[in-house]
Amino acid sequence: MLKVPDHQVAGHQARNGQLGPLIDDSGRFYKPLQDDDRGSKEVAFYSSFSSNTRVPDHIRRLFPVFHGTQLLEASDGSGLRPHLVLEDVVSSRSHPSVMDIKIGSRTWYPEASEDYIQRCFKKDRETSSLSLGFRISGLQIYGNEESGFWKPERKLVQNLSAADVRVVLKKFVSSNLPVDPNSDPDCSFAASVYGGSTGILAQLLELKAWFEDQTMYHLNSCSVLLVYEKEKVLKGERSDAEVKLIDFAHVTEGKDIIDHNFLGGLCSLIKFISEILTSPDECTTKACLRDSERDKEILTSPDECTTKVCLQDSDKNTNYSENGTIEGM
Ligand SMILES: O=P(O)(O)O[C@@H]1[C@@H](OP(=O)(O)O)[C@H](OP(=O)(O)O)[C@H](O)[C@H](OP(=O)(O)O)[C@H]1OP(=O)(O)O
Ligand SMILES: Nc1ncnc2c1ncn2[C@@H]1O[C@H](COP(=O)(O)OP(=O)(O)O)[C@@H](O)[C@H]1O
Repeated sequence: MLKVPDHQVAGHQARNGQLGPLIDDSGRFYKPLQDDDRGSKEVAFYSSFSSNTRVPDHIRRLFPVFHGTQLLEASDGSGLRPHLVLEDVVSSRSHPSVMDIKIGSRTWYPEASEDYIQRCFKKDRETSSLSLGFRISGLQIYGNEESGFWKPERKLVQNLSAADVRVVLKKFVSSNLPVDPNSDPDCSFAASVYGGSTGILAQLLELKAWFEDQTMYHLNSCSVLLVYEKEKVLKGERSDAEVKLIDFAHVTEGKDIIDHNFLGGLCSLIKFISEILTSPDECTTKACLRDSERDKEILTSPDECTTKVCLQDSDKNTNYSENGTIEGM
């Protein structure tokens, strides 16, 4: 029985009669091929990658397992459509905290159409992509049974400044947010989720080492998905935090050239995460400075307060929706 994924945080969604991915109970994620060449490009990438003997095992495990394609009833009711059959990377978790981070200061690439390049260029400029080399595309953080998931609106997430991004990366590993929106993120899960020999930083560093070397693929507009289960961390079990690369609709051939765009963005993300691990207090200070700047903005031009982030971070006007999720940030 196919259903709409509960824990999808970005991308096209199979809700309200739209075309989007589906999952089943056996741990598979079915991503519909889009009509233009994006779908066939992604199939071509997965086919090449999964049979490429030059990819080391420790790198292969950072990608979802590929099980070929399958014709399925599309979620938009348009009939049978080929779908990529992938490992559902969150299926083994009941309350996964998930973050989708699109890597690269540019999501466009020279081989794309002029229209696509212009759209990407605009988004890259308007988000943190250009300034940081990556942008957060979507996220959800599990609080507790009462508060449920904190899943900020997509457009809100994409308007984050560099300072906001740092705060969100801290919130992702904090025990007191979103449960207690009045306190600064405590980063109490940072060591077990980001740190350690098997944590997220270690996995990102493995990926970086490979990208310093590999010239086979250029992963344009691709994301890293960060996933962990809070309950496991609370029990003090070994971190099950995972990094998975996803979205290969715009991969191009590497042609013996290093993927500088991906590598640069990855290094920037690594720096942010390393800083949270080594000096979490310093980040808080910067965030507080940012908050007071924003407070001034709200006081002087409340109607122009473009992001709810500032409201939540400073005035704690977080809205709890009926289903327990927190609206806004
Ligand atoms: O259609 P939109 O505006 O939701 O844009 C999609 C993007 O959403 P976002 O910019 O995050 O709002 C979406 O980004 P995310 O995966 O959500 O990060 C993709 O870039 C998607 O393009 P493609 O399927 O990778 O070719 C984008 O789809 P296309 O615009 O290329 O159809
Ligand atoms: N293999 C997977 N397993 C579980 N969730 C996934 C998987 N691939 C993607 N997702 C979820 O779907 C979202 C969108 O995926 P993506 O491949 O970027 O789609 P799109 O091409 O529509 O942007 C991701 O942010 C993530 O939440």
